Amino acid sequence: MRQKEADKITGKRKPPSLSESAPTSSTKKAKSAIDSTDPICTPDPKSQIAEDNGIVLRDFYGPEMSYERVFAYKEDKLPRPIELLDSALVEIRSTRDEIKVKDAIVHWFRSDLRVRDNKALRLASERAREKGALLITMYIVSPQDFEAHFTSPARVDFILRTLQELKDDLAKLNIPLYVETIEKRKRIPGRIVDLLEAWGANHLFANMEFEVDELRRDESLVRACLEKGIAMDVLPDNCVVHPGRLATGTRNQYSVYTPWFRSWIAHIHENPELLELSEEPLKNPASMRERYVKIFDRTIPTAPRNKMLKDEEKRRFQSIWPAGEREAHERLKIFVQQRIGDYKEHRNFPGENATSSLSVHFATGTLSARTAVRTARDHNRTKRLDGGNVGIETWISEIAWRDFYRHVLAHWPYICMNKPFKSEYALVEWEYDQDKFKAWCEGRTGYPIVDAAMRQLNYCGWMHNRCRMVVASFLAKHLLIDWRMGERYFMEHLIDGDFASNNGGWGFSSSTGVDPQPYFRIFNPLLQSEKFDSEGEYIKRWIPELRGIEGKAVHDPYGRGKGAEAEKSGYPKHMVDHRESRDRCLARYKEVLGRRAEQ
Ligand SMILES: Cc1cc2nc3c(=O)[nH]c(=O)nc-3n(C[C@H](O)[C@H](O)[C@H](O)COP(=O)(O)OP(=O)(O)OC[C@H]3O[C@@H](n4cnc5c(N)ncnc54)[C@H](O)[C@@H]3O)c2cc1C
Repeated sequence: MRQKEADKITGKRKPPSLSESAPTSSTKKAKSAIDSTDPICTPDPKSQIAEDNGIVLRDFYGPEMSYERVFAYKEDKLPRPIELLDSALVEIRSTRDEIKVKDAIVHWFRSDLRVRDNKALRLASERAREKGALLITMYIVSPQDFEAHFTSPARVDFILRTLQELKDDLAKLNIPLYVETIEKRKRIPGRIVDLLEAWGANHLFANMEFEVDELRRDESLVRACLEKGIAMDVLPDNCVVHPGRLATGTRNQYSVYTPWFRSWIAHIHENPELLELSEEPLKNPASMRERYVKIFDRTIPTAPRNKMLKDEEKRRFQSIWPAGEREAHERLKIFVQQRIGDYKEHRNFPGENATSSLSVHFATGTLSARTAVRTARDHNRTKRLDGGNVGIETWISEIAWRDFYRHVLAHWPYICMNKPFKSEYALVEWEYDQDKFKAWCEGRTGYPIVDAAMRQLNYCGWMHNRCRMVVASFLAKHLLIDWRMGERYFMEHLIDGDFASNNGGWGFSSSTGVDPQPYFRIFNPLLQSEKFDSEGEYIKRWIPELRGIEGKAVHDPYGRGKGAEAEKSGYPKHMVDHRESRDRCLARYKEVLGRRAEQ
């Protein structure tokens, strides 16, 4: 059953009936994916102008972080949010350690919604056992944070479903999970302190998150807690290798993946304890249930109004993406047993079910990256991460990308504030054409591979990695639309939306981020389509209008003699010509980047 659901997303192995997997209505009937009055389509009126080495930078986005700060971070003149949190934790350590444990210890779940291999949860539980205290856990639903991070309704729904599973699993260990919605996010720190006081707790544990808002929140909370006599500890758990641990020979942060990856592997080999998994939390005494009955009895709240799904969508996402950590482990097990060996060979073909579909679990924390790497490695014949079965080796290197983008985010925090990694890209004259953007969002560009991918995203909340690169390149290069509009649209629709990986992927595909290809590359959608979906299976699964088109014409019906059929079924012509767009893009990027924009 589970495998069948996974297959619905990409599945060649067990192709679902097409009516089951994709919307059958034509795009003409398709509901508008975006509201044309949505502010996303218009640049922020508070545009910024700044000067870098005599170059004037103009940026429509991001009044939140000035270029002065961007340059200061680049030049190491300003402490980064992660450094400020680390310093706060060091500063308070001695005072914190003197605080005597009272009745309870609290673990605050954020993007680590699991019982297994959760460092802060386990430590909180050990401390509670050692001091004869009880373990309480909590999760705060913050509609304003969801809004600020453009969290998709599908992702919010997944989180809430996961919380229900988590609550049930914890209850078996007599550990209560308290979940509360707090409308105004600035009230969160105060409310947490109040809750701890009400529960007779003065120790709080959490795992670290790397987005700027989250690091700042934790830094101020660590200090605010101490003033109230509460000891807060924030642990490194989210990555296999914590950001800041790897540096180039000149003690700088790597901005290129390949040498970073070599260093990541070497660091893990030198520190094998990084792959040791934490045990589950210890059971609370049964008396806990009477004492904290109100917490045990609390229900999981419904989604905030701004993030609610319609009933049909709810059913659909539930069936495609069952929630919870057991599901994550089940998927991991099946993937490692059945598909990981062929991963390298098949991972780029969107019509096949060759990847793990585990990203939603990494993003929600129902599975730790450590557990995934450890499980894959244990399945290999070597105990090294860079050898043995090539499928396993390649999959581990993909999980490493997740770590890499977190390291980048922690070191260059301005990418969290709508600033391109490379400032000169703020100079590109981006376009903000609402009709073109809408056509891209709705899968009506006339390029079948692009349209199939966007419709997969709109229907499933997920898109194959190869297609993410193709559609991102198409938006930023063929249409020259500001890549941040695409980045945001992805976050608003992905069930696995994860700031660091999404920003990294958009930066990579639009060449505005770290580690671009050695040459400037504009994906040719037709070649990508023919190479990675040669029989057009993926295209036909997502574009009902093209199901009747035979042979290679499916990649370009109007250019290959099937225009009449495509037109009859309502499939549009190319919205832009590939060669013209390519030349236009090269010229536009070259204006600001000089020779480097030549292919
Ligand atoms: C424009 C763009 C946007 C993206 N947005 C996101 C996002 O919001 N959330 C997200 O989790 N991934 C994102 N990715 C990365 C990648 O597309 C997905 O992680 C992957 O498709 C998820 O499918 P899977 O779990 O089957 O991956 P698998 O191929 O099975 O890989 C295993 C895991 O490795 C990690 N991984 C794989 N590829 C990448 C990558 N390129 N970058 C970072 N991590 C990677 C993911 O955690 C993934 O689950 C984006 C990529 C691009 C090009």
